[in-house]
Amino acid sequence: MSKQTYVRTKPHLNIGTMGHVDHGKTTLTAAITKVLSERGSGGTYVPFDRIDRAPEEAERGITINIAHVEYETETRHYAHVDLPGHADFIKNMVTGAAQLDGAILVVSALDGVMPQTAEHVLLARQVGVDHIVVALNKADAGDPELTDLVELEVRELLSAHGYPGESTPVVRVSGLRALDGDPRWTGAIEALLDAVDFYVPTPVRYTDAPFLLPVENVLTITGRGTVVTGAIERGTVRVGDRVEVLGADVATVVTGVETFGKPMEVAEAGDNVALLLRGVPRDAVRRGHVVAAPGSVVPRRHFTARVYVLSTDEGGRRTPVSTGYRPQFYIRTADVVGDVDLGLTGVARPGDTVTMAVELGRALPLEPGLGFAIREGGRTVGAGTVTTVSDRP
Ligand SMILES: Nc1nc2c(ncn2[C@@H]2O[C@H](COP(=O)(O)OP(=O)(O)OP(=O)(O)O)[C@@H](O)[C@H]2O)c(=O)[nH]1
Ligand SMILES: [Mg+2]
Repeated sequence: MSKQTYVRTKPHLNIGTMGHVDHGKTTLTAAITKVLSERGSGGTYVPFDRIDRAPEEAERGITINIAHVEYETETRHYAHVDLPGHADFIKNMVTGAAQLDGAILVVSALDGVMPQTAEHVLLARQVGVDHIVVALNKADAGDPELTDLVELEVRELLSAHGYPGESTPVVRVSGLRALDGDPRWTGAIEALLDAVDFYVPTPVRYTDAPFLLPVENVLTITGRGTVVTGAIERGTVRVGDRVEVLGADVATVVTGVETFGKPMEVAEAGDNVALLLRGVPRDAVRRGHVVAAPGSVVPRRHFTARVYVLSTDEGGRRTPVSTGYRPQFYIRTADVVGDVDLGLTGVARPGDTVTMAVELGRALPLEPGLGFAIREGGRTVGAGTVTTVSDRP
């Protein structure tokens, strides 16, 4: 039996849940799929243990990997990534966030803004998530007056990071009670989805540009070959197209294009896809590599950037950095070590915004305006934007 082809009837958007560990992102994700499947507008219910399905996730009760689910509202088709909140898995969070058109920031009404609430907002801003809707979760258990304070606190946090905190939709929800089918709380999920539908605009998609897909994940389908997944940054792709995998340095042909298990005739910028690549060994390709139209981009190692060095209060360093500093750079889905050059006397203190030259350990497709995060020893220490790219090798 051949699988049903994906029919594009509505604009497609990539959104996701982010926020501090245990604030209820996975529960809310399950609740959204349940409410929508019962409403019949599209998508199937994905229970909690189908989202956090790795044994270690079930055992520890936390999300480690990025999980994708699919659903539809009246007006849109969504791919939704459920991101991990635990500080140890920020690496997976940044990769997932790099593909989002908008995000649902989940904040527990009981706990308020916590360290990874703030870190996720900062990282989202940096990797180009332009629109955030807030879900004040666990509102079933929270005192309404305290919840008002949490709401103020979240709005301030958003404003501090350049989001319009005053006008951001904030919806009080209970993922847990909505899963139980309590009408008050399923109604709140509907209100949250309406807010996402209205507040997050459909982005301009660069479908006319040469194809480019940052690889988020690599899998093997027994008997068929190596599959890469991710959201298409620009251009289109169809079966038979020649592509190159930058990072793996292989040229190949796309032999399958699917979204959520459904074959696609043509996938375009914004779509969350799985591409089957002919004759590429599984271990040749990794997260962070880029699949692109042949010859369309030249990966580079040298660039200059404006970088904000996080203050100590924001979880950043205690001491300044100077030339010779070698942190990890998180660019699209890649993390690559880089040498920082601040000039001979240059020093950047926590809280400073500086211009730096960077030499990456591995070449990547770079362009002015590209945002990135800088991390070191498991914490985020800086946030930057590429200003110029050097053409030296
Ligand atoms: N009272 C109440 N508890 C909730 C609600 N949503 C989630 N919880 C509980 O909060 C705990 C954490 O929920 P998760 O959905 O795993 O949280 P998470 O944000 O996905 O956690 P990580 O992915 O590990 O960061 C669980 O015990 C849930 O049952 C809610 O709306 N109300
Ligand atoms: Mg989770």
